[in-house]
Amino acid sequence: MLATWAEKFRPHREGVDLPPHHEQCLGCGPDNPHGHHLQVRRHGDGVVADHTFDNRHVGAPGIAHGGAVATVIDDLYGFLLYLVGTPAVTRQLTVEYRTPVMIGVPYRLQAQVQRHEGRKLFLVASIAGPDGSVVGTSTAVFVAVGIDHFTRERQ
Ligand SMILES: CCCCCCCCCCCC(=O)SCCNC(=O)CCNC(=O)[C@H](O)C(C)(C)COP(=O)(O)OP(=O)(O)OC[C@H]1O[C@@H](n2cnc3c(N)ncnc32)[C@H](O)[C@@H]1OP(=O)(O)O
Repeated sequence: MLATWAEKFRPHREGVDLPPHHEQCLGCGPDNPHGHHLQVRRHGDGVVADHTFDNRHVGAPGIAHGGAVATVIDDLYGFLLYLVGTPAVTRQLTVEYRTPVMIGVPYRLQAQVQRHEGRKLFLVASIAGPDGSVVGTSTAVFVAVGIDHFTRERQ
């Protein structure tokens, strides 16, 4: 899995779907039955995804669970790493929920790198409804790690 993940750090053409982090990834893995199956493409220096939350991810009736929205945004940030060219992990994630994200409504999510400072990546994202109105915004700090981060034994 790590070898195939490393292969994903290469130039990707504008508008073409980016490869999932891995098959079982909660955000984008095609083989995870509980996942969001997020499909992401490069858009300039950033990434974009069109996504509709379904009833597996409901919180209040008809409204996407806030944690599900955060999951999708966190995973979207993970696609920026292909463009930046380094593995990194989420150290801090903030989400501002401006208005409810509705089940069954197509949203457009966008993310980009705001700035790079040593090992730290400062990232921003937004989620907009079909009329273009922004329903949520996010910031994140990712910290670059070596591939050994994913193989190291921990308790
Ligand atoms: C098969 C593969 C699939 C891979 C599949 C990947 C899929 C992507 C999915 C989405 C992403 C995720 O869910 S990732 C999973 C969730 N996240 C995690 O599990 C991460 C858990 N945390 C950690 O492992 C660790 O805290 C690290 C690696 C992030 C950082 O630890 P560290 O290496 O000891 O670094 P540390 O010195 O503490 O901090 C590094 C620098 O960041 C700064 N820093 C720390 N916090 C902040 C902050 N809130 N705002 C600003 N800056 C901060 C510090 O001051 C420091 O600055 P300076 O002194 O350097 O200036």
